[in-house]
Amino acid sequence: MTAKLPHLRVRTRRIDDPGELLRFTDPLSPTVMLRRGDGVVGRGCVWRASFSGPSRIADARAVWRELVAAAEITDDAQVPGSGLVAFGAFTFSAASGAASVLSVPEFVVGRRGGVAFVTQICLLDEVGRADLDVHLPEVAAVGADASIELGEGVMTRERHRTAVDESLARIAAGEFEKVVIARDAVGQLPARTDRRHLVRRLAAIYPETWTYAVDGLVGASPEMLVRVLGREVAARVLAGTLPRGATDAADAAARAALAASPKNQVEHRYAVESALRSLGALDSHDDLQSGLTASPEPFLLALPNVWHLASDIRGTLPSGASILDLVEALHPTAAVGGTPRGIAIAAIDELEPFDRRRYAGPAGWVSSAGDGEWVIALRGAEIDADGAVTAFAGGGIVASSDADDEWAETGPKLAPIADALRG
Ligand SMILES: C=C(O[C@H]1C=CC=C(C(=O)O)[C@@H]1O)C(=O)O
Repeated sequence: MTAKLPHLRVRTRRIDDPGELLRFTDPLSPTVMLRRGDGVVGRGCVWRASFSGPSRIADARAVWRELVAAAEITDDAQVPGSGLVAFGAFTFSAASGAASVLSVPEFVVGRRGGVAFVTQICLLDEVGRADLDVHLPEVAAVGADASIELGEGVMTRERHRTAVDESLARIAAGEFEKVVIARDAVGQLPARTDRRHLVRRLAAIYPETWTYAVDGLVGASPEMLVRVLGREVAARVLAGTLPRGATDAADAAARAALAASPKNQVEHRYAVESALRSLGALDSHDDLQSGLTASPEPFLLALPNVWHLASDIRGTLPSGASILDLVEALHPTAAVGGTPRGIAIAAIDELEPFDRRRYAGPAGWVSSAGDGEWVIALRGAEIDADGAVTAFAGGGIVASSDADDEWAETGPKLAPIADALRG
């Protein structure tokens, strides 16, 4: 593998605040991980690799380690996201026909804690001995916006009902305790649409979420699979949902109903337990397990479309581990897979009539310093180069679930991407 990997020259320098970061990314293929205006965006591509199968995350981790070891890095900013950075998106299923990717942009523009920076990356062979004159990428002119509607995908309401009922039968038979069943919605965006419009709308309407765009996968995820800043590990687990109410009274009632719902509390507990188990298993003797804490009770997270039960997990990165070790250990949590994990994933592959591709998989960035932020790719869509859109939304099925309620829950979960596509 080493022979084929390039030697990269990387230069990061601090810059005056450049304003909206999104402007600097590619209009047709934006690369973005932003929350409340801070984060990183990429432009161009100096290196890209794709991975597949059960070892896709482990393979990416091994390649990344080699790429970093061979790179020459000068980082004058020293904040999360500076230095060498790769963006990535991994498929939900090991059996997916879609590519899991890791790519290094030519430029990364970022802002964190009031410090703004630009990183320029090139192949060492191409620059020779000359020093890089690090500059901001040009802002591409604003391109066409579009307004499209999403329509029914292959998972029709009837097929969804059948899949949920079959899941309930298998839960009753003791095959598994929880499984997440999703549905798809499809549309067609004009190929030349400037996709920054879409990302901007997602960020404006859902400021509490992480707006992501990696290799055509775009959305606004409220769920942080795992973040490592320095040696601090953080994750936000969500599971348990009710749509927001139309009036203040209805909304307060929805909030109270979610907090008191045994069905949603059970669904949430499976997700938290699976995350704690995965992180704990990674560390047999080090400091992660001893320092691992989760919210004692889930809290109520308000998004414009839904209420969620949420728990935050905190820990310390075990020595020798990288964020991609944590991503591999955690994916998929029971918030998007089920319990027990292996049986639930097999059931998803069998009961859903589509390939989830990167929906519900990890999407994010990793830096040479070991920092990174990986969300679960929810509330979004795969948008192909020709503009074909496939959006997905799912819900956790436990013994007390109801097929009509589960279908109703997918509507508000599709709303972020559906509304952003409507313009
Ligand atoms: C699977 C999705 O959401 C997950 C995250 C939060 C709440 C969920 C739920 O209540 O079912 C899901 O576990 C989705 O948005 O497609």
